[in-house]
Amino acid sequence: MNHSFDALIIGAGQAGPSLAGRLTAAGWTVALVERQAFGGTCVNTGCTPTKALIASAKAAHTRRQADHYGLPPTADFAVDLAPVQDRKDTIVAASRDGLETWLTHMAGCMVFRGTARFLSATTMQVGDDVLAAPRIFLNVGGRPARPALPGIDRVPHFTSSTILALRELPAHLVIVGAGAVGLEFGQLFRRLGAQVTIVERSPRLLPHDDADVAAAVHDLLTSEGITLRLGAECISMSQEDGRPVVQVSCEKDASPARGSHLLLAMGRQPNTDDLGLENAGLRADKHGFIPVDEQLQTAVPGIWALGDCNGRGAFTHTAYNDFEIVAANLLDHDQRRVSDRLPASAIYVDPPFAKVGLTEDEVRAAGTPALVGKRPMTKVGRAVEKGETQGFIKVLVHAETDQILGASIVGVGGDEAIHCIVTAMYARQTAAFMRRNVFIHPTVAELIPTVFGELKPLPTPTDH
Ligand SMILES: Cc1cc2nc3c(=O)[nH]c(=O)nc-3n(C[C@H](O)[C@H](O)[C@H](O)COP(=O)(O)OP(=O)(O)OC[C@H]3O[C@@H](n4cnc5c(N)ncnc54)[C@H](O)[C@@H]3O)c2cc1C
Ligand SMILES: NC(=O)c1ccc[n+]([C@@H]2O[C@H](COP(=O)([O-])OP(=O)(O)OC[C@H]3O[C@@H](n4cnc5c(N)ncnc54)[C@H](O)[C@@H]3O)[C@@H](O)[C@H]2O)c1
Repeated sequence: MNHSFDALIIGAGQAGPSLAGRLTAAGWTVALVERQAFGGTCVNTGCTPTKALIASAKAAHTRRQADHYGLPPTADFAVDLAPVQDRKDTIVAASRDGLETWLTHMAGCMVFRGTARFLSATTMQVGDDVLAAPRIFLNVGGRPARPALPGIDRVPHFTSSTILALRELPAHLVIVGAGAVGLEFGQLFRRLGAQVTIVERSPRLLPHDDADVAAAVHDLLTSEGITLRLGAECISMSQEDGRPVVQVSCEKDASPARGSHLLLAMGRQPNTDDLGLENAGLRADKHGFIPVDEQLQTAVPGIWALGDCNGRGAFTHTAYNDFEIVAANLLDHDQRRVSDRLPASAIYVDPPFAKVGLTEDEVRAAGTPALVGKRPMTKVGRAVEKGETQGFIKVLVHAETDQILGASIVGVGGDEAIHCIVTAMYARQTAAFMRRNVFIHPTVAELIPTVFGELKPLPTPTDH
């Protein structure tokens, strides 16, 4: 059947639904197409389920630490993964169902279920339906990548999506990849009671972050009994007695990582390969991303790409901001741009690692004269009181203009506390401004003005 609309939105992830809300409120007719679950990755297989599982893992960890808090020591206990997964599934379902109800009842919006594929720059096929519109918004996201590593096809493995259905705790989970997915799943499964080995090809964790951040996260994970096999330059996979074996070294005699289950966590690839981009005159780049300009328009007028599929962000907040940029330009005469956005993100190991702006290495590479302030969490009262003193707060400031360049917090509450620096950076504020803030006691954030008062010249690498 043929249908015409003012706009097509492909994908009900982190940008599409909100865009449907704004466009229909402005009187547009919209078709929204989703082939899997409403809410996309974040709600169904990403942020929401992992943070729910991480909360259960934290509870298990705290329970084991009872005696550290002056409480009677807890006898060793085994975690039954099934109710932990049930809790997570309840949280996910509430979010997904709420979104689905909103979209299916949205006046002016018609929801189609299926895979959308371009027939031309203004028409897309979804099953037996042909949808036409002068404007098309792609919010198709991505899926776990499967690099062509030797043996990968022959060894049963989980991805970040499929492991969410596991009902029994693995005895020993081997994870390949130490990015956000590998680190978050690694710590949470360890805390739930599994042995965990993480295999990573880089010689250190978090190669795009500063060495002190990587060292703090490294210590955090190894102190909980996680085995890290870094610098794995020859990763290949095989099976022995039905159990996964991951070769980490090119040396034949080197000991491989052995476990009971295998999780692959080696990045994501955009869902752009089955969109029929060529029928619309579009081309993805070599990574599969759809190139866009500052306002998220593709090379073909009338087609936009938002969220993970455009390669300009890899987070829920960046996908949502893409919606804001498109809506502002189309409906509000407000020329918001991608480059207005500061890089900011958190990895939810516990305690978390949050960052904004530039790293120390990036500041050095740019040759910017800079000052650094740093305070260990052992000198943050709130962290001491909570018994969680791993990590530090670090801020970077331009030595001449006093502008804030960036910050990293590894430590309890860091994922929230970072936002006072994020806000100050959006306001283009200075270290002098930060020093005059009076924050609430006792919080982790209250030490941030203090750190801005303890600035020293950024050491060159040879000073270390
Ligand atoms: C394990 C994990 C944990 C994460 N944790 C965090 C976190 O804590 N914080 C954070 O900011 N980010 C996190 N992320 C990243 C975050 O989930 C993504 O950046 C975000 O979901 C991207 O949103 P999106 O709208 O671009 O795409 P998606 O959420 O992936 O949505 C795309 C939608 O499009 C649909 N679709 C695709 N192709 C078609 C088609 N041809 N026709 C119809 N429908 C189609 C898909 O089914 C999907 O529903 C995590 C990711 C993972 C994997
Ligand atoms: N807290 C968060 O915001 C959060 C949490 C989870 C995931 N995510 C997002 O989800 C996406 C996927 O996360 P991820 O951890 O899978 O990806 P990633 O890109 O962060 O890390 C992938 C890891 O796999 C390794 N790797 C990649 N290709 C390889 C190969 N061919 N051989 C050997 N090793 C290889 C890399 O060295 C890297 O350490 C990221 O964009 C991430 O930002 C975000």
